[in-house]
Amino acid sequence: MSTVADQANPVHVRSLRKRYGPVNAVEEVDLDVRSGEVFALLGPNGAGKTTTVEILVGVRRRTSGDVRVLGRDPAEDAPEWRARIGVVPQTTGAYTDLTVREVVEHFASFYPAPLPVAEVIDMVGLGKQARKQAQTLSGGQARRLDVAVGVVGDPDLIFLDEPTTGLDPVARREAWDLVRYFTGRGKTTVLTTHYLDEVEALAQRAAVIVNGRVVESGPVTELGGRRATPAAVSFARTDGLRAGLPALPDDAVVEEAEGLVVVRTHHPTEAMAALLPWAAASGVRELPDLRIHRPSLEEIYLDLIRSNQEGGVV
Ligand SMILES: Nc1ncnc2c1ncn2[C@@H]1O[C@H](COP(=O)(O)OP(=O)(O)OP(=O)(O)O)[C@@H](O)[C@H]1O
Repeated sequence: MSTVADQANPVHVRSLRKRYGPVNAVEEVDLDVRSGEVFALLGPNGAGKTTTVEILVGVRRRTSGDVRVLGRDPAEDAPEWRARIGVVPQTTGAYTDLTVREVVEHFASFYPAPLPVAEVIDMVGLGKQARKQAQTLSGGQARRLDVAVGVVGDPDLIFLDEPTTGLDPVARREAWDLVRYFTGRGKTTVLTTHYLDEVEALAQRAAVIVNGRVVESGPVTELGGRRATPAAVSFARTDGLRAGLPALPDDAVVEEAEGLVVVRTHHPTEAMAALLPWAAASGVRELPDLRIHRPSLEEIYLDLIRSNQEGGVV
């Protein structure tokens, strides 16, 4: 059920479906992207992310469902609505013999209040290439130009479809800074990506799409029951350690196999506070292979995909 507050969100989607002939690319997608956040769309190849984004930005028609983007139905494609939306599509633009500066100036001219062209070119790290013909840029540089073109209109809502694919690590960080720059100006970002470090660095909330359906959505810190998953404190048994274990937190579950002790608990600090004096009292100054492990977003994500995709390829 959607509330009035949900409908006021920059992106509001209910029961979205898209068929390409016999292919159900999008089966059932509900989304709410809140104002000012970075919202990540995750999912394996072919899950339906790009199709969803294309419908949200008005370049593809949906089969059915309720879609509101900045309060309008994207299918109307109203010019004043389009001017408030920035898009960096998945595929790099085919640029002609114009220079980088000319390309960005050209796109800036479509918008009522664009950002200063030179600033945008600098922000995406193409300052040195501003006079270069766009078609001679490297793949990563062309991707930066895509980002410049997508943001030069100073949009309220930005859709970035795999914006950092093909970028070197430095350029990726620069792209992240650009997203943060827009977030700092109160703008909203929808980010499609396969990089989970990018999600952790930038996004507040995310949805995971598998086979055209949202299988999980919510705060990035809570995806897949992440917050509810216990930490694992582990170490290798070594000579000298007293038999048994000290008193551990009430919720602790202990597994011991092949000399490795694993204590699963929501209170790893308490567990450590018990284990360290116990080891010291045994005369063991270093517990071998001592680790505290919390599941990473990547582990959570892979579990989610596996449990929702029988026999599929991640
Ligand atoms: N124009 C089209 N005609 C027919 N089928 C299509 C078309 N575009 C996409 N599809 C199919 O729809 C499904 C969803 O594709 P989509 O590109 O939306 O996935 P995606 O999640 O963006 O994947 P990726 O992560 O690889 O970009 C796939 O099965 C794809 O083959």
